Amino acid sequence: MNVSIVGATGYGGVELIRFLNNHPHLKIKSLHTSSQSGRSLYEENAHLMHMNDKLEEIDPEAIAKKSDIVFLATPSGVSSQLISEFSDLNIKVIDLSGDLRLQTPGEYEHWYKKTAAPHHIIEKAVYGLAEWNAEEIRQSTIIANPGCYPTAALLGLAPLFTEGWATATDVIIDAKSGVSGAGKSLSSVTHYSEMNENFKIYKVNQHQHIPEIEQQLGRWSSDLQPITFNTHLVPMTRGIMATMYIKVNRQTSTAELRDLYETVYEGHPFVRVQPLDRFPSTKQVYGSNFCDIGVAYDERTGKVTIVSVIDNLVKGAAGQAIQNANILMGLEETAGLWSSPLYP
Ligand SMILES: NC(=O)C1=CN([C@@H]2O[C@H](COP(=O)(O)OP(=O)(O)OC[C@H]3O[C@@H](n4cnc5c(N)ncnc54)[C@H](OP(=O)(O)O)[C@@H]3O)[C@@H](O)[C@H]2O)C=CC1
Ligand SMILES: CC(=O)N[C@@H](CCC(=O)OP(=O)(O)O)C(=O)O
Repeated sequence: MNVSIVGATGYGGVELIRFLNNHPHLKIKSLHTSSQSGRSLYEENAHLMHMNDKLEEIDPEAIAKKSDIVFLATPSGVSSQLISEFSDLNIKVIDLSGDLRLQTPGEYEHWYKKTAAPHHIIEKAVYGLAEWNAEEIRQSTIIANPGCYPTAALLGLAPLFTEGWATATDVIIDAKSGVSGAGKSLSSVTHYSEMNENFKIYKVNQHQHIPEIEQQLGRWSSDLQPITFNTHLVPMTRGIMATMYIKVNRQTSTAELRDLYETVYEGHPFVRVQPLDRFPSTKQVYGSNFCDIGVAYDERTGKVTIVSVIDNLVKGAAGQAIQNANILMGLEETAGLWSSPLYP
């Protein structure tokens, strides 16, 4: 099966290339750029010098003729325009941006401050939270790949809501990310002298992933109230840690809680529930498609603490996109993704 990548020169794009180069069934057919067509991939990305691929312009009809799937690793606002051109063609689309994730009209424009994709396309798009929406993904042609923070948060919260241990009435998510989450372009927020020896909170109560997390929580819990979700930048390249605090509706213990998570995620090889009283760190998932989760019950407050870590570029972007492609094409979910994290 052939695949093409639009936005091949960006962080999400090169991470797709890294995994697809080792995929047993999906073959990279073409790589596309809006600004560098005709150049070799390695001119922009020296680490890919062993590949001779040339970057091509974005011609949706030509891409649909040669590939079964196109990955859009393009910025929000760009994907929504490209998707209109691909949606009438015989090709499946996996969009890594936030453009197709929000189903309620007006929400996207409110949070992203950009024009939304056409509504008939948004309606066709399935939210690609791979561990939870596989059935829908299998029947779809357009996948809205989840955001990096929502992936970490939702995988961590899901068992409590789907198993009726909590209602989404008082959800607090405190999240931290490495700077590659902001993409490859330079910015005054992420450049070295701003981030080195620094730790900052940003987009306080304004983050565009708030409605995305609420949308999925609303599918699991009928009592959804607005959530508290805040994000921090950490001076590291990759990784997200989401720490969450939820009141549960029963007296329990950490051991019982951990059993719940273990049972829910049985058969989902990319989610690794940590041993009792152990909490994950971002380095243990670095460069991999794993989401590692640790849980604890606080008897004093009746609240649960959940710690969920992912690599933002893998499980939070390219890895989950390939996992979704595997589901979509009826392949083994782990194909091309079953590699150990980089350590140390
Ligand atoms: N970084 C992360 O951790 C995550 C990113 N995402 C999302 O994935 C998408 C890609 O992110 P990321 O790779 O980090 O971003 P980058 O900024 O690193 O890369 C963006 C890519 O888009 C291309 N591009 C820019 N403008 C246009 C345009 N007008 N038309 C077509 N292509 C364009 C750029 O290349 P060129 O100029 O060569 O065309 C570049 O390859 C974004 O929507 C982002 O929000 C989602 C989850 C996590
Ligand atoms: C560290 C950092 O800046 N991260 C980005 C995540 C970008 C992303 O995934 O945004 P989409 O919803 O457009 O896909 C942010 O907080 O905006």
